[in-house]
Amino acid sequence: MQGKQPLFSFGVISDVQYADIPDGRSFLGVPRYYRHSMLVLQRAVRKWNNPQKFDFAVNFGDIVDGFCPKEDSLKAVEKVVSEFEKFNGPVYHMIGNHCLYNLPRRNLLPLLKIPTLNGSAYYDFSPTPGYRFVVLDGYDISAIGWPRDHPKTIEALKILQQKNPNSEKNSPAGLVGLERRFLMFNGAIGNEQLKWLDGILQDATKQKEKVVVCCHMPLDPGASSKEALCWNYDEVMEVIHRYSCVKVCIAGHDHKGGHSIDSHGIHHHVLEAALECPPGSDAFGYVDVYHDRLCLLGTDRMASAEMVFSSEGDLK
Ligand SMILES: Nc1ccn([C@@H]2O[C@H](COP(=O)(O)O)[C@@H](O)[C@H]2O)c(=O)n1
Ligand SMILES: O=P(O)(O)OC[C@H](O)CO
Repeated sequence: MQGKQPLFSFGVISDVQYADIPDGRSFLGVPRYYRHSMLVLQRAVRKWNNPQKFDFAVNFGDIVDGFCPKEDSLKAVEKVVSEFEKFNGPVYHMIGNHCLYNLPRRNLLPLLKIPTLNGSAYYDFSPTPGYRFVVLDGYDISAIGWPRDHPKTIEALKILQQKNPNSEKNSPAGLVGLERRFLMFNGAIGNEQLKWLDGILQDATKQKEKVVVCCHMPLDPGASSKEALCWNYDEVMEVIHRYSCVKVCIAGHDHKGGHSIDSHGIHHHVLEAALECPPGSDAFGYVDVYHDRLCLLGTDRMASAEMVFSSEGDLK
């Protein structure tokens, strides 16, 4: 799109998972650089501040790692938030599983300035006429983050009990195909949020807006490992597919990144994790938005992608 000005541009980063602890590895042995991820975030903010004008930034969740000692969680979350606040514009956050390992929702949401009703963390915003962003709360039904006796914890534990026979509910051992997503580090979007999403998409369709859906967990098996998918990605996509206003879904969580185009022509893009950048390397980017495409320009380990779509937004 050389020579053509984008309508607007925004910064993206995911899975910073900062902690002031030595480097480690994921369960499957992938190196994780808990301290260096802060430097990745700092370089991201520096880039977003200079020289091009970025209208806002989106953090796709998991700001502090679950291995952060609990007595340091608040300080670590505040440290990461204060780095984001060095960006000269609004930052839209969403919650990930690691955020919830560190702080309960009631403490986390105000720190991240996430609008909330009864502890929920879904919201929408329109950065410019003609475009709407929907931020989903993928841990709405989850065994992490709500009080132990909360109906949503109980509902999540019931799902895990039915779907995952392992005593370690984060283990996919023995689960086949897409059933491998029923792990404790994932969650689902509850009925109330699904109704809200339907209402937002109905309204966006009336307003002829194009919609970008953001969620910590991926929503399409083509873009993600089965183990990283939202439990009820299929129900969420059934709502989204009632309309033609959603053009792109962006996620984090599956640290290696991914991309797909689903049966309705919607792009699904998964961002590579800042946490897994060896010292000196980076994973952040920015998106230039046009009337018919989103162009993601990734730095270093973050892949770039051009997501072209039809530009009508009528009800199907
Ligand atoms: N194949 C796997 C993957 C993970 N687990 C459990 O999940 C926890 C988190 O995994 P990370 O990828 O974030 O390290 C891990 O500590 C294991 O308990 C598993 O059991 N099997
Ligand atoms: O959120 P984490 O760090 O436990 O990682 C989740 C995995 O990437 C999902 O496959």
